[in-house]
Amino acid sequence: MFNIKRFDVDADSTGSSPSTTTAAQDRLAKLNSRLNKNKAFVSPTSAPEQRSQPFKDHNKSRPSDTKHYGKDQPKEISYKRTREFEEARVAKEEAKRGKKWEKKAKELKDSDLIPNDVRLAMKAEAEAEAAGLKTPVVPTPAPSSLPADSSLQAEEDKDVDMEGTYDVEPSAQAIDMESEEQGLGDMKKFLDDAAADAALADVALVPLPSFEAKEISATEKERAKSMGVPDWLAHPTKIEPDTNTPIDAPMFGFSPRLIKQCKKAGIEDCFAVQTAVIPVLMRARHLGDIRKAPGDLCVSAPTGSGKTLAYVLPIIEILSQRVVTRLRALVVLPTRDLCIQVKETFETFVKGTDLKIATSTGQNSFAHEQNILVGDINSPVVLGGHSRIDVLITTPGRLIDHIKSTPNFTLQHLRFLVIDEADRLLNQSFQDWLYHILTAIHPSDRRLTEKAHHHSHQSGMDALSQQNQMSDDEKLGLGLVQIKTDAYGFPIHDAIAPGFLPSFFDLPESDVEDSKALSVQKLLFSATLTRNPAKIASLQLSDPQYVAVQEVGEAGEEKQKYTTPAGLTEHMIVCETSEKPLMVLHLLHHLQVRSALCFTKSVESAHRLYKLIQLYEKIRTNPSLMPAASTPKAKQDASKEKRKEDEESDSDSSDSSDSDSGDSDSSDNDSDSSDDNSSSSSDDEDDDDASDVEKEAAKDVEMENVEARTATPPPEAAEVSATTALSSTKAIVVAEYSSDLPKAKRQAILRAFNAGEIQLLICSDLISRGMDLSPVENVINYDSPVYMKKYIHRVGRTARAGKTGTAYSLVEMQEARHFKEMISKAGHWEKIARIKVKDQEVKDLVPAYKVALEGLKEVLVTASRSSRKGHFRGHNM
Ligand SMILES: Nc1ncnc2c1ncn2[C@@H]1O[C@H](COP(=O)(O)OP(=O)(O)OP(=O)(O)O)[C@@H](O)[C@H]1O
Repeated sequence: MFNIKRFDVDADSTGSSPSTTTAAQDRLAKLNSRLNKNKAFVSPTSAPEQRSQPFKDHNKSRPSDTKHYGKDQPKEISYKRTREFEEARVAKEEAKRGKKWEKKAKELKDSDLIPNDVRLAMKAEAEAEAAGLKTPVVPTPAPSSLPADSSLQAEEDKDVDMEGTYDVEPSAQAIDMESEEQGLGDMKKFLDDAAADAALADVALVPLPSFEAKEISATEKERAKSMGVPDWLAHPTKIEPDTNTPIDAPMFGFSPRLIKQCKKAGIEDCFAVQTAVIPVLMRARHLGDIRKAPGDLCVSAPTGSGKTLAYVLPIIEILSQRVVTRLRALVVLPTRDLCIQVKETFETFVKGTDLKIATSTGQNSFAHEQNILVGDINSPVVLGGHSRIDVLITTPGRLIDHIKSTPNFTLQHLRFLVIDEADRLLNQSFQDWLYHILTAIHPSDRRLTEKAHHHSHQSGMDALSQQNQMSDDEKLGLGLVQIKTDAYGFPIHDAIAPGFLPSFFDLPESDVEDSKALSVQKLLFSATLTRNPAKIASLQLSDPQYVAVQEVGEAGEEKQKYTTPAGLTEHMIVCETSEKPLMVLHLLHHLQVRSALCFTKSVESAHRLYKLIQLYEKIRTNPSLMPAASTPKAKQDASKEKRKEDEESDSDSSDSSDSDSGDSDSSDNDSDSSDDNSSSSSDDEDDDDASDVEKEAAKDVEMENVEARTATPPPEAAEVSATTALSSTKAIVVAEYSSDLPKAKRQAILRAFNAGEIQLLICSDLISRGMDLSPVENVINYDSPVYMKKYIHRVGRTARAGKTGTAYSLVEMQEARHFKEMISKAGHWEKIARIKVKDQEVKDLVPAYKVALEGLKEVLVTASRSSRKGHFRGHNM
C-alpha cells in the first residue's frame, strides 16, 4: 500500500479518458480537500521513527547520532529544509500578503518543479472550465508541496547552484517540516488518497491488445527445449508485419501533445512493432518505486520496421510526467553515428516537454561530457547522484568511463535501459560493459556480484570493484563518498532510489514499508535478435516477454529465420573476383542503379573501390584523360599500320601472328559506338554538379597526379567518348564513408547523400546496422557477407518504412557455395534472383575501366609513398 505513489500516478496523462469531466471534478474535490487538510507528506524513504516523530523545529538541535551511517550504528535520515521548501514558505507568505496563488501557479505552470498534485488540481480545473462547469477554487497548497520558483530550474541548467536541493524523488519531496501536529492520522489519509489516485489511474488504462500467438510446431518446441531456450523465448508473441494501427488509438494512450508531434512528423499509423510494443510499455507508466518491477522486453522485428519509435515514443510519454530531472532512460548503441541518429529521433518527439536528451560517445572531451551529464564535478557527491539530463544515448565504452569516473553519475534512478542492436552489443565484451551496467542498476546484489566477479577476475579487478567491495565506513574513511552536510553538520537529504536504500543503509524493518522492486525495465531490440540462451541469461532479465514481428506460415512455422522487409527485391551476381568492379559499373551504367550504398569488407577495400570508380567516371566523362594508345583514332592508325605490315609480310610469305587480341576487342567497341561525339561533360562541369564532398575529393593530390600522367596527348574527344555507352552523361558522384574520416566530413557526406547529391556511397560495415538513410534505393554487397545477420542488416538499409528497394550481392565463384548454404539455411534462398552477366554486356565499359585500373595503381603507390613519408617523419619527431 505504501508503495503506491500519488505523484507517479497521473490518470489524466493517459490521454485515454476522453470524457473525464465528472471524474476530474471528483478527483479535484478529493485533491482540494487533501491539499487543504493534509499538509503532512512523509517520505516513504525515511526511517519509520522519523516519520512518526518529525522534528518540531528544523533549526533546533537534533540528536547527535544522526551523522552515523556505518552499518552498526543506529540509523536515522535527516532532512534539511531544502531550498524548495524555503521558497515555498516565502511564496506562501507572499500569498498571504495578497499575491494570489493562482498567479503564482500560472507562472509556475511550465516549471517541472511543480508537484504533481498541484498539477493535477490545475489540470482538473482546466477540464472543468472547458466543460463549462463552475471553476473550483484552487487551494493554497501546503508549503511542502508549493514548488520553488521556476527560475530554480534555469539556475540548475546554468549550474549556478548545485547544492542538491532537488535531490528528492517527487514522492519524497513533499515532506513537510511544519506538519508535526498532523501525525499519523494524516498518514492514513495520505495512503487512502494515494490508493484512490492509483485506482483512478487504473480506470483510465486500456486493456492490453492481444495478438493471436500462432501455435509453434512440435518440432520447433522440441528443438528449443533441447537447446535450453527458455519458454518465454521459445514462444514469442508474434505479430504480422502489416498490422498497422492509427497513432491516436486508445490502446496507445498517447497524449494529444505526442499525437500532434507524430502527425507533424508524418506518422499517422503505428507500424506492427509499435502496435505490439507500445501498449506493453505504456501499461506500466509509473516512474518507479513500486513493489513489482515492470517486465523486460525482447523485440525482434525486420530492418526498417520502426523499432526506434517503438521505444522512443513511450519513453518520452512516460518520462514527461516526471518532476525532477534524473537519468531515467539509458539507450546503449554500438556506434556513434547511431547515437546521433537516435538522439535526433528523440528530439523530434520531445518537443513540448522539458525532457533533456544527451549523447555520450567520446566525440567530445570527457570533461565536457561530464559537465553535460552531472554539472560541476566538484560538487559534493551525494549517494542519490545528480543528473542534468533525463535520457542518455551512449556507446558502451564511454558509458563505462562515466560509471567509473564521473562523480554523481548514477544509474539508480533508471526507469528504462534500452539495448538497441542487442545481438551486436551482446557479442561485444568490450570492457565488460554489461557487467558494469548490471552492477550499477542492481544495488542489492552488488556486493555478491562483485565478489563473484572478483573471484573470476582476480588479476584484473578494477578500481570500481575495489571500491564497491568496501563497506560504506571504509569508503567514507577514504573520502570516496562524501556525505553532503548542512550548516549543522547533518547529512543533507538525499535522493537515493528506494530500491537502493538497503545497499547503503541498514534500515530498520517495518510493517508499513515493503521492500522496493527495481524500477528499471530492460528493452532489447534487433532485426536479428539472438536466441542464444547463454547470452540472454547474461542480461539477468526479469519476467521477460519476447515480441517478434514475422510472417507466419500456415502451420505456424516461421517462413524464414529472419524476416526481411516486404518491399525488398534481392539479386545475386556470381562473377570472378577481378570482375567485381566491372559489375558495379554495369549496375551503375546499364541497370541505372543510383541512390546506392555499396558495402565492402574493409575500410581499405572501400577506399580502393571508391578511387577506382571515381577515376573511371573522370575518364569516362573526360576523353582527354584517355592515353593516346587506347583512343579509337590511335587504334585505327595502329590497325592500318598493321594491315600494311601484314600485306608486306604476306608478300614475303612469312608467318607472323602477333596481333594484340586486346586491341581487337577494343576495336569492336569503337566501331559499335563511333557515332557518339557529344562529350558534353568537361571536368569543370562535373565539379559544378558535384557535392562539396565530391569537389573536395576531386582536389585530391593523387588524383591530380594521375590526370597529369594520363593526359598525353589529347585525342579526338568524340571518338574517346564513344568507348562507353553512357559517356555523354554526367559523372556519377561517388563518395566513401569510413571510420577513418573525421566526424565533420562523415556528417557532411551523410547530409550530401540524404540530399541526393551522392549517387553511390561506398562504405565498410560501419553503417550496415541501424542507420536510416532515407534515399537508399539500392544496396550493393560488393564483398558478400559471410554471416546471415550481416546480410540482413546490410540489405535492410533499403526498403525501409514500407518502401521498395533492391539489393545486389556480388558473389565470387569460390564463395558461391557458402553463400547459397548460408541463405538457404535461413530459409531465404527462394527470395534471391540470380543474374548472369555476359562478357558482351560489359564490353563497352572495359576500355575506360582498364585505364582507370592503371590510374588506380598510380594513386595507391603515391598514397603509400606519402603515408610512409609521414610515418617516417612521425618517428623522427
Ligand atoms: N509509424 C511510422 N510511420 C511512418 N514512418 C515510420 C513509422 N515508424 C518508423 N518510421 C520510419 O521508418 C524508418 C525506419 O525506422 P527505424 O530506423 O526505427 O527502423 P528499425 O526497425 O530500427 O531498423 P533497423 O533494424 O535497421 O535499425 C525511419 O525513417 C522512421 O522514421
